[in-house]
Amino acid sequence: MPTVAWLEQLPACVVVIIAGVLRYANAAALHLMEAQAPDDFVGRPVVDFIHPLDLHRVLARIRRAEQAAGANPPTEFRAYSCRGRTLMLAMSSTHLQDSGAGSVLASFLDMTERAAMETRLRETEENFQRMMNTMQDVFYRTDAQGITRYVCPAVKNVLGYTAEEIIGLPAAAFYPDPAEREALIAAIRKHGFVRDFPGRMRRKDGTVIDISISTQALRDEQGQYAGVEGIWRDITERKNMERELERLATRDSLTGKLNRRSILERLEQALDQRRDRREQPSLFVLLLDLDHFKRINDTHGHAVGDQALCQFVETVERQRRGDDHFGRLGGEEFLLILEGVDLAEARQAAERVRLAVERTNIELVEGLTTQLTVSIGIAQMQPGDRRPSDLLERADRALYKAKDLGRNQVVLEVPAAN
Ligand SMILES: Nc1nc2c(ncn2[C@@H]2O[C@H](COP(=O)(O)OP(=O)(O)OP(=O)(O)O)[C@@H](O)[C@H]2O)c(=O)[nH]1
Repeated sequence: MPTVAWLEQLPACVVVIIAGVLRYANAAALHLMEAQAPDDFVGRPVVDFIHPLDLHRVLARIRRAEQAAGANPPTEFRAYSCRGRTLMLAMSSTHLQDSGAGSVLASFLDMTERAAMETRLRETEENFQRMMNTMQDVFYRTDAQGITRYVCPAVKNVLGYTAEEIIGLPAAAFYPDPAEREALIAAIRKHGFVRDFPGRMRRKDGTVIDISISTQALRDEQGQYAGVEGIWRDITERKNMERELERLATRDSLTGKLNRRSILERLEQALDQRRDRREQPSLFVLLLDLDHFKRINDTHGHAVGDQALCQFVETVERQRRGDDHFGRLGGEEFLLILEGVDLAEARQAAERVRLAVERTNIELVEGLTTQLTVSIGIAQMQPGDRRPSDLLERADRALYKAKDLGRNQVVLEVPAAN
């Protein structure tokens, strides 16, 4: 058939189809279709080159072009080259006037590369989604303003909110203490990333969970801070275990108060803080020892004695100021540490405890109560005191005086130098 010379120079592929047979293909089309010679392609039916699954759709387009005057919109389909390679083509077709009935002019573009890229992109996206869907930890991303832009579905298990409920909200909204998020962002801005940064978040049901955050800063093309991206993990169970271990290591198992080691540690810290001060330190210890406690054990048994000890501890606890440390040294001997008070206040505090114990009905068994009394020795830290024992020895002497004086007394040990 007659051809136009410039069609041979056109980089786009052009073919003419008459009655379903390829009658013309320009050089670009022959090249794309990997024809060794024009006859490999031209003169053969179109159906030879179209993937069976797309054949119906393509033939319908060609038929429409054969009849209609207007152009067909582009359609994508799979085709075979002359060498059997699968290609993805986008074809536009129109009726070719002056070449007789059933003539179609079609041009097509090679979309194989793009299709392969789309497949790869889709696979990458599917892999990403699969990974996000199976993750137990929470992957998230915020923008420079701290607005959550992505969060994976695991957030539902961890925070109780769906990802959709969270996306678009400020990440700070889920921190019980905004200062904790500010500290996190400051660390990320400073170092570019954080690993296992401790924090807390509030769940939808209001409970607060412990989390560990590993996150890095995102930068835009100009190197400007563009938000953060990372993972946070619910570590509440681990933290609870650590807290329980800490409690077991520092608390007395019967009364739940600080054990001997911990209360002595607090005393040592209090001494350290005041060691080099010249003025009279405002630190007092009150050594508390129950009077005739053996009688309770001997009369009612050890288990009842345990209950009585716990009730005594609750009585003292009710008198204790928030800042005072209270612990069990052993047996029925306890220690109260008072800081930032003067002598008169320390005496009053001791007297308050003594009176409260005396006035409390201790229930031994159902329907049977008794009163306990406590003797208290007080000692004040002196400028030369170095170790807890310096102070405790004086408190012990005061306690013995209290016992000697008939018990249920408060005695202050005045250092020899005073
Ligand atoms: N139930 C119970 N008793 C304890 C515990 N620790 C020490 N005790 C008892 O506390 C009593 C202390 O007796 P003592 O040292 O003679 O002192 P006390 O009877 O309180 O007499 P004074 O201190 O001299 O007023 C003993 O019977 C101990 O067995 C405890 O954990 N539970």
